[in-house]
Amino acid sequence: MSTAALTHHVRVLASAGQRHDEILTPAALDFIGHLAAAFGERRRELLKERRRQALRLAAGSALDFPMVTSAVRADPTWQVAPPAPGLVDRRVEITGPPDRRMAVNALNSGAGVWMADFEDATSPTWGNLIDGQLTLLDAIERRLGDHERLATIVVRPRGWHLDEEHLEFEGRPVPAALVDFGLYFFHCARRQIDAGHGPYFYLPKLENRYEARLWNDIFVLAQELLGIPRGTVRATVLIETITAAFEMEEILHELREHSSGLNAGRWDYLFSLIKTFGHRTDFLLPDQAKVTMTAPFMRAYTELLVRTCHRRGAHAIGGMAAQVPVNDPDANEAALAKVRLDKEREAEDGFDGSWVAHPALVPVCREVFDGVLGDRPHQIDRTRDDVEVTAAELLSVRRVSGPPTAEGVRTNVAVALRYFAAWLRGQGAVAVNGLMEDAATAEIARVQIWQWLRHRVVDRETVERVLDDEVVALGAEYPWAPVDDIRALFERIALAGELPLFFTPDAYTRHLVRRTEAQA
Ligand SMILES: CC(=O)SCCNC(=O)CCNC(=O)[C@H](O)C(C)(C)COP(=O)(O)OP(=O)(O)OC[C@H]1O[C@@H](n2cnc3c(N)ncnc32)[C@H](O)[C@@H]1OP(=O)(O)O
Ligand SMILES: O=CC(=O)O
Ligand SMILES: [Mg+2]
Repeated sequence: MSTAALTHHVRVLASAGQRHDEILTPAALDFIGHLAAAFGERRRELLKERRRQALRLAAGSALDFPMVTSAVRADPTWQVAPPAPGLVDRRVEITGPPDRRMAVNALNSGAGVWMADFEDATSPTWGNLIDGQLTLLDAIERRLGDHERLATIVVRPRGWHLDEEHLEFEGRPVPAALVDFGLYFFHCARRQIDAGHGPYFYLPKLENRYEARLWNDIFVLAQELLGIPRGTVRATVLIETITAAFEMEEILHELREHSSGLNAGRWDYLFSLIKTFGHRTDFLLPDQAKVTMTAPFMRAYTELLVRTCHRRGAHAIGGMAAQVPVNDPDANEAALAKVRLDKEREAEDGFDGSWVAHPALVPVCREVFDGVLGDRPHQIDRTRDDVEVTAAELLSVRRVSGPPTAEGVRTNVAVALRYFAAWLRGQGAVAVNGLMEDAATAEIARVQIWQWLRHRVVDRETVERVLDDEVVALGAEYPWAPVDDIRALFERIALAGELPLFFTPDAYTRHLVRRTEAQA
């Protein structure tokens, strides 16, 4: 795109940081403007549809595999695009924010893929976002220093629910997903192709096939605008909402010329399930620690995911075990054993690879998948025809339901507060008591409190008392933390009568946005 053709003016409402001009070029901003002009209205409509669907389900509407797309599911002939270069063998994928130091560590970790995350693991301060784009550019240009760039880079933009308040197009904030996708695509798509890979993405928090169609149309236009052959993009969709679990085939079908499979985003999935059905007593869940991947409804979800992917020639990628390394040798061994068990179950179920949250977990994941895959790059040929999953099985929460313990209440409050403290400070993933916490796990913590209060299995006085204690503990542990803001945030998103859909838009707008006058 030549500068002479710039027609879509995007205003930058943030102070210029070091090297930001390399990312926020007039042509890159015009590209984002193009995407916002073409897709902004559709995205707004889809967000309204999310709300309508939430209301329908809250009013008792049944959730089932859609009738209107039964022909897509029944048609055995269609397949997704073949695996792209760098995405054939995905047995170990490491995830993390696109922070420079972590990028170097991830790229050198021995994992085949690095998922550079602008979603669950990133606190979306303006600095983090643009520095993250610079990190990606420098990684591809081999300017990060000490790294050999062994892992394939796959970028996860933010979800559809978020706006980017520092960029404005036609008087509105630009959808955050278009910013993260668009800047990376503009600067790095061609470079990635020249380096033998391509512009690859993970797509978070989709709720239905229409959102997948929107992404596919974005890819088509983006490729066209930059003269990149159609079908070069690859996208792996996270199945991490309960409604998307009923449209796995349709999501693959919509994206089929750009699809690189599905991932079982277990943490957001659990969050979505509670959020969607939190008002129903038969969906009352016990302490989060008791809801494991072997719960029947979670197994139904992962089994269906593997079957769906393999039937369509797509990779099925496993999710994140919560444990990260700790200093105590015995506890560390126990944590590694839990991660191993989790990966063994996934590999045996047919997953083609899985996620790890820390470089020290790469060897265990590799060893487990090596044991099942051997020299084969994946096991897509294991079609899992033995699997049949019904709507009732996906929703069979009742079989693990039960009230929380006092410890469960305290843990959720403590985790949420600690995570919010980190997030408000610009860190989107933290280890708390040896477990990885990010936006998805923090969402679980706060919706559980909301659900337990709603069903009166915990009373408000108890939660308030725990909150008092934990706020004091937080202040003692992190003297820098704005404890009043953190408490107020917790109260708004966990104790309100009506459950806010996500905590991030609220916290972002109140605490992370630093708008300035538009730059010339
Ligand atoms: C639900 C989901 O969406 S899961 C996916 C999203 N979540 C994530 O991606 C979380 C990724 N993991 C992380 O961010 C981190 O591992 C944390 C925050 C949980 C723990 O990080 P730390 O407290 O720094 O761990 P620790 O001190 O053990 O780190 C040791 C080294 O490994 C590096 N490291 C840790 N995790 C990662 C990672 N995921 N990628 C790259 N490097 C990493 C650290 O940067 C540090 O490097 P250094 O010695 O060069 O400074
Ligand atoms: O993004 C992954 C998840 O588990 O949530
Ligand atoms: Mg997630």
